Amino acid sequence: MTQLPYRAVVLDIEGTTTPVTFVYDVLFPYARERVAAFLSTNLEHPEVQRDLELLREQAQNDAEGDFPDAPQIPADATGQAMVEAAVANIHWQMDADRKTTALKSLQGKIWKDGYAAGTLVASVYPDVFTALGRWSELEIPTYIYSSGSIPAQKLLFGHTEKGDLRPQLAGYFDTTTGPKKNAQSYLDIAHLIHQDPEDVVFVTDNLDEANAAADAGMQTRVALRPGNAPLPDHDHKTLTSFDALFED
Ligand SMILES: CSCCC(=O)C(=O)COP(=O)(O)O
Ligand SMILES: [Mg+2]
Repeated sequence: MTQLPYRAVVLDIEGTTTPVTFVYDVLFPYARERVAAFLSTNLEHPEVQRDLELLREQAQNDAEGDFPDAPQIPADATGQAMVEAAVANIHWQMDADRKTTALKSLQGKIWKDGYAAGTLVASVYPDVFTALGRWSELEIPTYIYSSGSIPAQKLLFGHTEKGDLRPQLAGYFDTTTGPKKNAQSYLDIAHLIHQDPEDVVFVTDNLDEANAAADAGMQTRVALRPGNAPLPDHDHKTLTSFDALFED
């Protein structure tokens, strides 16, 4: 059996398993265009109410912190007033490409219908598809850690151009475990998957995330994919294809 220098794999999505163009040109516009109608239809749903409460808290924290202009959601807003306030905040967050738990949770709910109808079909790099199969054969568990909510991650990998890839994934983590730029999140993930951080390789396109994972003791690879933002000099190993993860 091939001996690889890691026992488990943790993968970022955007810019790593999946082209940034799919996220920015397909998923985000889909959610943006439909958020008002989605909220109007589902306003009273308990899960939507929970997201809106989270959104209101986020907006308050933003206004008291680094974003004094963050659109607010008045505590007494109901009906159409609530929808309009929430949409203004969501559009503002999307313009700033925020990765907040509240925004990501709502986006995931909006994408659900698109995947179900076949309007959304997720793009995953061919070498990712191949690697997932090889790791399954080698019994190396593979996890996702993305800012996208866990339900959104499951939708994406459940509806790819190559079919349902979820059977090849061992689990999912999002920002409810912790921010992706904090080393503690990677320590927590290692603990939750019963691995020493040194035995885990984390692959991402984001240098701050790679630094946080390395600070936690994980092995790292920085994905260089077409369309990814250029990076300053760094000490992480890089890859242009997941094939490299079988060559170490
Ligand atoms: C499955 S969620 C779609 C992508 C997304 O919303 C996002 O924010 C991606 O962030 P990542 O941490 O995967 O770079
Ligand atoms: Mg990414």
